[in-house]
Amino acid sequence: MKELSIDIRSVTAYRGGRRVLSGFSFQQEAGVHTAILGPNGSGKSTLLQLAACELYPVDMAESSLEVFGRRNWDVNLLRRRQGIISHDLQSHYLPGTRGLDVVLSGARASIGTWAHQEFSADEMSRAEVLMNELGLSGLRERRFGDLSTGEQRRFILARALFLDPELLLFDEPTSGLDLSAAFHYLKTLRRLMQREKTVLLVTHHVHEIPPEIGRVVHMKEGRIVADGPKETMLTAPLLSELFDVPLRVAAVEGWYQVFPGD
Ligand SMILES: Nc1ncnc2c1ncn2[C@@H]1O[C@H](COP(=O)(O)OP(=O)(O)OP(=O)(O)O)[C@@H](O)[C@H]1O
Repeated sequence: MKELSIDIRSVTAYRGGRRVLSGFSFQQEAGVHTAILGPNGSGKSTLLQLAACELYPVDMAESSLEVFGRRNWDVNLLRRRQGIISHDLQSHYLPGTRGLDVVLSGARASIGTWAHQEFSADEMSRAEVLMNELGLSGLRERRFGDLSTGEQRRFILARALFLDPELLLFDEPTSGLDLSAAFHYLKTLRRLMQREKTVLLVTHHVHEIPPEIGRVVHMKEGRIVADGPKETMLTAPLLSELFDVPLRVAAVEGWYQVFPGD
């Protein structure tokens, strides 16, 4: 087995006083692109928050949570190895934040930048390179609140890439994006996977699982109910059971789409 990027064993986790995960385990090997698929409320984002050390499980003798083989992380150091791209993070940026500052905030793993913060010439040029790569250079001075959802998402991705992490955590990557923005964004995601970044994405949409994703994990009511190679997981019987609705599935060149089954 390769190195484990994420190793969660027998954890119990609460959100807002509600127990969401109980005796929950999940491992991800470095280099294995993985999608966590499940209906609304199944606990996917909670799993991602645990993996990102944004949420801590209940301290119990049988439980453990290791990220890159370590239990305790200084988040500033962790963000050098792991980037997060989520709608939640996107919604935390103040509307007046400049696009460039969203990207630069990735240098300090912070949300936003402050007047007293200084960035080196290398950091400024890193921000420029990322904005250029993601087609954001023309938007560098724009207020975050005046950008489209797709443009904001790309700025959040640039922020996550700032420290060149090896693992990227995506929460519903294309939610809120129109077809053109979604396809453009998925193309970027594929490029990152081809460039040796490992991706862990959570979603309730099979159509945003790119061909490079090899492993699909089905999650329902806080539990993993199926886990295996994508082709064996994205079948009509298993997806119908996962979402409690009859479904048909079509696959085209590694992409999948579902349709009503009755
Ligand atoms: N702050 C909170 N307070 C109480 N319950 C919460 C809180 N956050 C999440 N939950 C509950 O935890 C459960 C799991 O939520 P989670 O966001 O992990 O699910 P999800 O699978 O990511 O859902 P979705 O696909 O809708 O984003 C849900 O039942 C949700 O209502």
